[in-house]
Amino acid sequence: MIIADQISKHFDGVEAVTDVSFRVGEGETMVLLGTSGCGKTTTLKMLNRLIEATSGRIEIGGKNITEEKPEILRRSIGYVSQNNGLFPHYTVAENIAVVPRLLNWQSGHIQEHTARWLEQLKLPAHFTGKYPAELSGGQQQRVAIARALIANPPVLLLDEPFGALDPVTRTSVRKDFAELPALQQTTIVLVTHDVQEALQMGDHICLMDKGRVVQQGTPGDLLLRPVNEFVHAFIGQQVADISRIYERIKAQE
Ligand SMILES: Nc1ncnc2c1ncn2[C@@H]1O[C@H](COP(=O)(O)OP(=O)(O)OP(=O)(O)O)[C@@H](O)[C@H]1O
Repeated sequence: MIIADQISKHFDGVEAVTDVSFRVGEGETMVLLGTSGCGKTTTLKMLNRLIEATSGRIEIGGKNITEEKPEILRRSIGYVSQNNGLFPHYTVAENIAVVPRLLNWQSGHIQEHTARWLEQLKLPAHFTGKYPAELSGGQQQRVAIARALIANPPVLLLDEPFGALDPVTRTSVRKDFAELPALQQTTIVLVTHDVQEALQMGDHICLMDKGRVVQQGTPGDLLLRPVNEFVHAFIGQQVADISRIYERIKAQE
């Protein structure tokens, strides 16, 4: 369980995040949704203390996160950053082994788990010796997901993990990700600006604007019971655009 209680972050006078509160239950996926610059990444990074909150309280697994050293906290929180965050001078195997090494796993154990994760994420076994630059964007993203999940963290933070991919690759990486058996017990916070992704993947969605949560609830709440015109427009726009295009093409055929 993750509890964020009135968390705020101010950068030299810029109010990036103001009084954001939410709860993510065990095994649930919570989506932080909103336009560019609304404070999603800042909110996410406060959860693993890559950014320290200016005020408010965050609990993960019943513990106040400020009571733990950031580097220890991060061992139990998988994280996939916006640009995948792979180390360019590490091979795929070395990238995936970062957290297992910190946890002092034996090398045979690391190799066994790496092979299993490559298979689950549909990557060829011989990729272990390749460097990130030798992989496509979609393959790099799969490696970043394997790296975040190999030590079986109870919590996973994902910052636009599929954002840089073309629509076809995005759909396939997202589908393979969603079907991973290990995710059933993982508590996930996912950042996206894509309404369809939020509606598909979120048990719970926080729609943000200018650093604040405008509405939070289930996909059905936001889609069918928007609290104001902003929510209605943000959620409804993409759905309406697709319907309009569909109707136009149908009329032309
Ligand atoms: N280190 C920083 N110093 C100053 N301002 C910052 C810093 N990091 C973020 N901000 C500001 O805080 C606000 C929120 O940024 P944030 O990256 O959280 O938004 P976002 O919703 O994740 O956007 P995107 O989808 O473009 O990544 C922005 O106005 C941004 O310019």
